[in-house]
Amino acid sequence: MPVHVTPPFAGTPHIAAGRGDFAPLVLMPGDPRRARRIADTFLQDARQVTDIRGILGYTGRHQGVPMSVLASGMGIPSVSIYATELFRYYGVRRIVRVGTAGAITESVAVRDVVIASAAHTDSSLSRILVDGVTLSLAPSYLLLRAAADAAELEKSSGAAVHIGPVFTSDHFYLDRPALFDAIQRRGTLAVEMEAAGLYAVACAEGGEALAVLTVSDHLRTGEALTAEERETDFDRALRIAATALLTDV
Ligand SMILES: O=P(O)(O)O[C@H]1O[C@H](CO)[C@@H](O)[C@H]1O
Ligand SMILES: O=c1cc[nH]c(=O)[nH]1
Repeated sequence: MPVHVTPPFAGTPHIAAGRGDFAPLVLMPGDPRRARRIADTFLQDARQVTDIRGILGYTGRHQGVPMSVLASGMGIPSVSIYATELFRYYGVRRIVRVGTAGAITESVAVRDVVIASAAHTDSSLSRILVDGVTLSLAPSYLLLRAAADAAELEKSSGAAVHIGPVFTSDHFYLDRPALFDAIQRRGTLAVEMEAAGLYAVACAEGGEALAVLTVSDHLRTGEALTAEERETDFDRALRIAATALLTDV
């Protein structure tokens, strides 16, 4: 009689980690160097768990609770792969994106934090998942509420924290001023490239997700953080994101 042997889990095509290498709570910046910096400065006892394609992932602890960080790369296709594999194969329960964004309205300044309560998108993603329906891509209410509470505690630290819709664009160099005017008039605060993909995957996989963004560029004033500041100036967003991840655990 043939003996059926289940091969040991050898990771996914994109993540080299074994089962149990990721904590259920994951911080997700776009940039792998920011992932390494979060592991070095924000997590305790962090160890690297994956590096395929230079997409770095680490697991350690924050406030005594196991927590991981994994870069998403840039854009919806990339974040969709990593978020799907974390939720589906690694038992991940919550992912909070800690990314950068460009402000599209004067009321939001560079270095402010934007918590994405919804993600409009020019990607076909919101239309292709359920036939005949344009999905509303939104975060976990529990994580959003926890982040909003955490944002209150950050008020004394200077730059403002805003909560509102963002625009997840498929094209970083999108040259359509009328489009940005129209979405600004409809209350959209900032543009970035992953939140809608993360929210769509979380909803499909039964996970919880949120995006907490640091404003790195201003599309109206032209002000911008340097490349180094983009890697380092996100402490408030990180504290808000981690507090949200830890809620009710
Ligand atoms: O800083 P991250 O998290 O990568 O986010 C923003 O920066 C990249 C573009 O420069 C896009 O990924 C965009 O969403
Ligand atoms: O302008 C910006 C800044 C960060 N991320 C974006 O997608 N756009």
